[in-house]
Amino acid sequence: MLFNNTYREEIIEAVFEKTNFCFVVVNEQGLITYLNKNYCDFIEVQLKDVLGKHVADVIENTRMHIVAQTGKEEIADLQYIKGNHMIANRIPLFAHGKLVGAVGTVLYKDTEEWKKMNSHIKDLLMEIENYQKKLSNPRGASYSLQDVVGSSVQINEIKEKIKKVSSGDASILLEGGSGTGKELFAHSIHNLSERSAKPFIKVNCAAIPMELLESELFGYEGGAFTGAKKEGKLGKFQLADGGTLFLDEIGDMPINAQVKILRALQEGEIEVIGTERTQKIDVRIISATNQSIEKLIKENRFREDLYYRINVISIKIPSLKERVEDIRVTAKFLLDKITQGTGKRVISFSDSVMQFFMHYDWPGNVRELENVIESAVHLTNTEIIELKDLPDHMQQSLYITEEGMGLKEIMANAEKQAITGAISQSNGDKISAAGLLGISKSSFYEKAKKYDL
Ligand SMILES: Nc1ncnc2c1ncn2[C@@H]1O[C@H](COP(=O)(O)OP(=O)(O)OP(=O)(O)O)[C@@H](O)[C@H]1O
Repeated sequence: MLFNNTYREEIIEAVFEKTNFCFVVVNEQGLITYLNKNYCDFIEVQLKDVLGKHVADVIENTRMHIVAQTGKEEIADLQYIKGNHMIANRIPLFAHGKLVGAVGTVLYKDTEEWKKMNSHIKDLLMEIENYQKKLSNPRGASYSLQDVVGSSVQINEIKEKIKKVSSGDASILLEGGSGTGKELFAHSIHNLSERSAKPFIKVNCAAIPMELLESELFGYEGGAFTGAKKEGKLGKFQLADGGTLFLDEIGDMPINAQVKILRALQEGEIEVIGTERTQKIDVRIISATNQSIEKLIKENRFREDLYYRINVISIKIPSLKERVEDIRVTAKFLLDKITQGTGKRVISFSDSVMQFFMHYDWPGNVRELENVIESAVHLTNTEIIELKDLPDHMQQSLYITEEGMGLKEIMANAEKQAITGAISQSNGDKISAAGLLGISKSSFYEKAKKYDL
């Protein structure tokens, strides 16, 4: 016995209710038998509403029910609750040698102090990730062909082509819609080439103001123009010397800069702004575009001679919609990548979400898929991403794309969405939500229970 019997009650009361900790106790079935006031306040529930409920229905990302089954304690596990990383301990409860449940604590609740510490941890994690990237590739091309997910015929053909053309200095033009992976492929080409130990420098031609583009590309001597740095500045061509220059969104390159780039490619030399001098430069050019350059040529917005220079080898990247067979594996890959970054435990997608993914148009391609999954990971309260976790703008497309599901399932999904929508419109007031839907209170409660809402 650790303390005097006389104060047992008081000590238990002080530890469970007066400290800053959150406590939860579950029985062997994972049903909540106790939740202290701190925890109730933190997750915004009333004790009377959650007693006897399954812990996974009440606490985000909990594993209490698992510990109550396995009997294996879990100490200092990072648990993501209410947008924060918490440190959770889960200890199995034995009585007379029999496993009867588990006790859990969350070491920090959402105090200002923890918020600061939490954001500090996030910053540190990001910093570590940055250093790791730099260490694995000091020159800036962090992806290689192994990072390209997909085994469709189109992706395999691109991978094969890249293996063939990476070595050598031929200019490559990557054409494809936004978010299809053009930059990823550009990195892969550089990493497979003899230039891999040299710099990979990216220029986003659409993001640099026209008047700065030339000095960004070719650099300038000190005092070359008003506002120029005293010591001058190296241009991207010089920075990429010996390596690869990636000209992203090349269709947005102004005509006067196009003339100079053409000269740099033809002569292998550049003219630094503010000097008469030329400088020898050895760079391989990879360009990317999501516009049709041929159309830009017809509109006199792109020089035909430059087009032939940059388009010695052309690689067309298909949209995600054109390679539906890659969607499942890409979604799973992205989910793992995102959960590793957030620390939140989300393991897969419901069948209807996967069905939806297969039928959706994906105008923003893999980047859009990545953003949708990231937002769903933040919104979901369970380990499985459900239709309701997808962003609002997608909810409208759901009905059209659910072919392949039985009518019953489609109707159930529609009903669940309508109820979720009504609850959120009425700010959680279930009686007015029932009113909005034009159904009785009891029928509303019955349906809400059916869908676990
Ligand atoms: N096949 C793929 N496998 C894995 N990840 C991919 C794939 N294609 C794209 N991605 C990921 O999708 C995101 C967008 O890709 P990327 O930036 O390369 O596209 P992009 O075509 O260059 O886009 P934009 O034209 O808008 O610049 C990145 O996070 C990238 O890693």
